[in-house]
Amino acid sequence: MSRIQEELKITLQLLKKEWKEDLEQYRLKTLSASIADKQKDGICWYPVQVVKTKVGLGDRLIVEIERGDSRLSHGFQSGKTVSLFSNFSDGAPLRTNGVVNLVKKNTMVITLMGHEWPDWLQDGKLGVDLHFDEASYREMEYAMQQVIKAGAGRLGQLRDVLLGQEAASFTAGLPLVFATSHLNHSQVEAVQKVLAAQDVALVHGPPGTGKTTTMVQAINETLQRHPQVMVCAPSNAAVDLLVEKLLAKRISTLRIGHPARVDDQILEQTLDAKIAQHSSFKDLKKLRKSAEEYRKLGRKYKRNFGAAERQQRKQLFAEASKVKEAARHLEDYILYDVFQQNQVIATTLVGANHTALKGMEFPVVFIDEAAQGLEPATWIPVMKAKKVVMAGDHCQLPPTIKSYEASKEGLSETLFEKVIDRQPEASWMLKVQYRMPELIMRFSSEYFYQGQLEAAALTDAHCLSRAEPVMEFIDTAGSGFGEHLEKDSLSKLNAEEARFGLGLLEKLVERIGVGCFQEQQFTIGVISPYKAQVKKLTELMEEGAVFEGLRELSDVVTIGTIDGFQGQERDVVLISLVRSNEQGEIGFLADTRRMNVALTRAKRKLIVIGDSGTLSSHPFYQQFLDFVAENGLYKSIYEYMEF
Ligand SMILES: Nc1ncnc2c1ncn2[C@@H]1O[C@H](COP(=O)(O)OP(=O)(O)OP(=O)(O)O)[C@@H](O)[C@H]1O
Repeated sequence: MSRIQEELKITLQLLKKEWKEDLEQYRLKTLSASIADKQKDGICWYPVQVVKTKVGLGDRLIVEIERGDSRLSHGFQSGKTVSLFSNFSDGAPLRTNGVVNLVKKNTMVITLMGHEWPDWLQDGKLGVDLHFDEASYREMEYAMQQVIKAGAGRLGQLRDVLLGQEAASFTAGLPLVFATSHLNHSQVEAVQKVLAAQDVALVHGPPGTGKTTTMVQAINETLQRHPQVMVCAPSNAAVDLLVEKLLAKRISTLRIGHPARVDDQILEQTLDAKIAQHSSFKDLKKLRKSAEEYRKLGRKYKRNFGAAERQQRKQLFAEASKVKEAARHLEDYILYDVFQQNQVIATTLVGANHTALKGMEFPVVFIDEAAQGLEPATWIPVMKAKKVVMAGDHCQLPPTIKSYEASKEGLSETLFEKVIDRQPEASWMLKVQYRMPELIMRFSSEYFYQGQLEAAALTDAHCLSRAEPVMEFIDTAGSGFGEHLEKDSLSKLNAEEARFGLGLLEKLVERIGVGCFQEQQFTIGVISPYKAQVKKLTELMEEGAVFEGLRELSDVVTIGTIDGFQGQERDVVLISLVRSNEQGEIGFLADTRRMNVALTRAKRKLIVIGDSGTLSSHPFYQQFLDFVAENGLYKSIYEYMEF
């Protein structure tokens, strides 16, 4: 076994450690816990009532439930796997699994996994549990095993190149690129690098340098040479963002993934939607219905019946099987046709092994935000690739790892980082950023990129109005705004800071004018490291009688975690840092890469709210505070006390 195979075996062991830890944490919360305990832990809603049921895209069954007590906080989020259960009958609860589409304060919309409504749905005593999702771990484990044992085939060759055992090869001479007038010179060179690579190319793009823009162009160019490619990213949000950009370029894209995990804007691109829109779908539905009718007729015969009835029943069942078989063939044809009609197949890393993709190979697999993907997850799409192109930035958010040990022993190192280190000639760094004015960029550039980032000239004009400062830090020290621990989720929140932040935005909207925001299509992002704070901000926006101006703009206001904002940008960004305590504890704010993401999302105005007394205990934040003071960006909360 080669050195790199040994290395991969260690990575597989670390993955198993992470799996175990994740499962253990889940078990700790659920094992032998009563429903009341699980409710307190935020992993169960009980009792719930069915408010609405409907059949959605791809004939998926969708149920909306409502809970009575909306005071308890919880960890349900769209995209999570859940189990809907009924305690109506004696014995173990009856269960069916589903995926959460949407959660509001006391309602939740769930798409069920099965294709038949559970008979017990109307029986009452219903509840919903958060489920441990082992499928992703299984996919990662399988991929690692395949990569370890790969022989002389393409996977084995790619493994050896990606992990630095073999040299990466490139075609001689610079490939011709078309229609790149909107790219700068360095971005064009990155596209050329991608096209010239035989095995792997890597685009390292600090924030706003057009890494995604360059990837989209590289995909476009590749599609002049190949009919179809695969495009992946670690998170659903990042895949959706890419799909939006591909669609804007009129590149036909098929989004593989559960519709409940896909953004509404691109639901039309999902496999479910494309199957439903296919010209033969009506015939497929008719065939399925007729098979079901034959089966129902056959089932009507009771136990005691004679030979003639037996014969008839046999015939009905045989007919049902025949029609079902025809439906299966038609389904295969529709699937084949849908795949043929799309130039790009887009999915998350883990989704790359979706059953609909079985046996498929792609001349090029593109992976965006690759620095956020666990190594075992990144190998999943690589198994389907002849060549791999990755884009990312290891100074932004790393993959989330629950096991401290696994992380320390090496699982935190991504495949992206390994390729940057081991195949430096395959990577290309972009240095000119187009998102934000130089002032917003400066701290991130100096701290994370040795001052190498440049702001494109056009960013000088990025502001809301000439009078409006592009960056502000508002110090809440001394205000008495204190952080709280949300007991159930163990997440932190700072309600006064949330209220103050929204009030500040409300004033900003008043100053600039709702009309101006609408006319210029300015967007607003309100972000925080903590989920509990995001929930608080959302509640305040939805429920309060205040913040009218903001509510008028609610279509363009997004509230989310910093992690969920990676890769995105807004005209105005407000960061609520939450932490405010005497001990100077800053928790996971200490992962400065999260702050690098947060500080680099704004195009025209960035407002950071935090408590300097708490933050200054960490050298990174001390440097940030020095930066804001030196550049005249510091304001104390006392200047706003009329709020
Ligand atoms: N050559 C260019 N000319 C003008 N604008 C550009 C150019 N390249 C990118 N942009 C713009 O810069 C902004 C950032 O681009 P993009 O989102 O592709 O950056 P990114 O590197 O992926 O950012 P992040 O690291 O934050 O995900 C976008 O608004 C994009 O349209």
